[in-house]
Amino acid sequence: MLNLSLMLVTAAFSAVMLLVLSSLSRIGAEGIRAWSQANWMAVVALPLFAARGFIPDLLSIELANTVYMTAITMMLVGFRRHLGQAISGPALLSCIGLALATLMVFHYGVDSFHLRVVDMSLYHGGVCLALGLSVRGALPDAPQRYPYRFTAITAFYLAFGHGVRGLVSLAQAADIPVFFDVTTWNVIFFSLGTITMPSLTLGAVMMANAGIIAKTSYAADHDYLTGAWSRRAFFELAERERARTLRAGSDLSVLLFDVDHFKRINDKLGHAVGDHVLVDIVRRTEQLVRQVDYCARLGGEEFAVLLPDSNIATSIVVAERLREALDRSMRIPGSDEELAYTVSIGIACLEPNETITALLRRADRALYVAKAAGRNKAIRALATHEAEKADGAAPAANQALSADNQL
Ligand SMILES: Nc1nc2c(ncn2[C@@H]2O[C@H](COP(=O)(O)OP(=O)(O)OP(=O)(O)O)[C@@H](O)[C@H]2O)c(=O)[nH]1
Repeated sequence: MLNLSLMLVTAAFSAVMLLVLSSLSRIGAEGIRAWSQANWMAVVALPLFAARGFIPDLLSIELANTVYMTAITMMLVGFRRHLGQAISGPALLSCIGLALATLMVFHYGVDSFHLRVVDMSLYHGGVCLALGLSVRGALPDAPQRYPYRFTAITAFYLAFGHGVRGLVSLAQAADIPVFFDVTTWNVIFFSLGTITMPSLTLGAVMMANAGIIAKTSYAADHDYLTGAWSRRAFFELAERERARTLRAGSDLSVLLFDVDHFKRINDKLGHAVGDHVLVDIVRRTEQLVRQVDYCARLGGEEFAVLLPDSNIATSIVVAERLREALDRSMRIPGSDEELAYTVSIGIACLEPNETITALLRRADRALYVAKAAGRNKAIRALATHEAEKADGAAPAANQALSADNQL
């Protein structure tokens, strides 16, 4: 009676999981279809098991076990699809076929309930082990790691439980005395069997959610066209780096740069070629700067590179290297033609008590000077005290000071 209740409760659990999975399916995460099919199969199989004695054995033993084996296999298929891992349909079908043939031998040949349990425990334990190994082999970086760990550990526990269940059933089949009474074992093992699908589905839902969160936060933090950091992420990272710089008493610099005459490129060669230029800029910039530097697209054809632990002298060298690296022609995709473009760069190093907005404003002024000085130049921003002096001086002196900063 207890077993019957557990099975019906599990079928109800699977039905609830189906509702959760169907809400996720609209987002289109890989593997959801297979996970849903698995739970549908469990909903069908469990009442078949529960109807033992009321329906023919062929339905309550062979059919129920085949559907349940397919269900757990579909869970594995779902996880492997979700993780982009290969699946061999014929190999999985052969395993189900072999387990079913063995089941029939222990039903119509040697009629033994315990040996049938050994057979099914081996199958379910094997699938859980494969599932745990698949998930453990694809552990992502820290923020999304928990759902993967949860799923892998759950699968390993289930595999272990199925293994013990198989051994105990084997002992019972051989009439070796076991240390717990049969009813207790039965309750433990039935619980194990019935929590398998819901707990793995829970892991699947957690992993799918983690994937959705990772995708959404990537989209918020990165520019869709170039893959560079987005403007929003840049300001967040810059604030964090500023706080770290002030704490550590180190330096923080920024290079602000903009494509020269970009409108002409768009007008002459089309918007698509303009887009390729933007992608090319980010690719070359990321190749040139360190891993700890941040390359961001602030908007349109304006980019910034944040250089932690870099003083003005270092950032002038980096800016000049960047200007030179970008001043090389690129192949226009889909044609044999080459296209040359250049950038102008404004360089500024954080001053004590300066905000990120003020730092960028100084870099922007330097960029403006670089454009006015003929483009394809890297210009250092005036320090605040220099700018104040220049503001009070005659326009000619101001211009001369700017030209001095030209590289
Ligand atoms: N292809 C493409 N063009 C863009 C994108 N965002 C902005 N632009 C274009 O960038 C051009 C910017 O033009 P301007 O601000 O006049 O600057 P510019 O032609 O580069 O001139 P200078 O900066 O003075 O050298 C405009 O034609 C925009 O349409 C984009 O995502 N893709």
